[in-house]
Amino acid sequence: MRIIIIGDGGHSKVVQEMIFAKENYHVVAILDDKYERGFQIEGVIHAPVSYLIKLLRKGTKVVIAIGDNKVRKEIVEQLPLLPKHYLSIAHPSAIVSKSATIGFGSVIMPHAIINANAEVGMYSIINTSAIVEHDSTIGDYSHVSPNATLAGNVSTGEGVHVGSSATIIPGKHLGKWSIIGAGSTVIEHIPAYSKAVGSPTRIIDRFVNNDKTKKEGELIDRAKN
Ligand SMILES: CC(=O)SCCNC(=O)CCNC(=O)[C@H](O)C(C)(C)COP(=O)(O)OP(=O)(O)OC[C@H]1O[C@@H](n2cnc3c(N)ncnc32)[C@H](O)[C@@H]1OP(=O)(O)O
Repeated sequence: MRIIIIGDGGHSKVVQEMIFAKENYHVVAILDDKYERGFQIEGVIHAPVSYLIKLLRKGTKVVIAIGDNKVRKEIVEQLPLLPKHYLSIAHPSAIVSKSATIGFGSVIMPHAIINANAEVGMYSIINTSAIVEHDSTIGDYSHVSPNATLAGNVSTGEGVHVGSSATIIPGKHLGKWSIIGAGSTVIEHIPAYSKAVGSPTRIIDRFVNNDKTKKEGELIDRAKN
């Protein structure tokens, strides 16, 4: 299968190793706007993202290997592709239950566990050794960082970032675009567009689409799920 990887930073290095290790996957290009022009390294084209259109062929799959949820979403919205054109991939060491579902464009990194009946949306990252327990639902464009644990029946809105080694107790909801600090313990629902840290968590910031503002009252209204 022809694969085009978008993004050539830290997260992409891990995704690239996953894809290069697959026998039937052939990486034709790694696109990133840090490249001003196209060139080849060992037969793989490195070029700006604008090269995508001319490199697409029938059956080519695209993976956006960028850790930042907002940037991933911006790129998906700019590209003229359907969800089915995006690759979903799980590292061979990951455990994905047969009853779990993984959306188009999502990557499941080494040693992650997606347990029974869990649902991972589209364009999300379940990072190294993260655990998404049974019946949990992960929204599109989310990122569950290394070693984080979502216990059973946890749900997240779109664009949620769960920091490394954070723990979410069963049944809690993380509102869209919320950010959970590394090592935090979530024992209550987290409002949308908020940043929560600590064990148990406290809210330290609220924002709209990552744009900080001091109008707290207005934000709290808008932040309702
Ligand atoms: C493979 C990979 O690398 S995947 C990437 C994984 N990335 C992560 O896990 C990063 C998660 N990010 C964090 O934990 C960050 O600290 C954030 C996003 C929660 C907060 O970042 P910032 O907004 O810059 O907060 P800032 O550093 O200014 O701290 C604000 C307050 O929160 C506290 N705080 C920040 N992070 C945490 C945390 N994880 N746990 C507890 N308290 C925290 C600070 O001590 C500070 O407290 P104070 O106001 O009482 O002094």
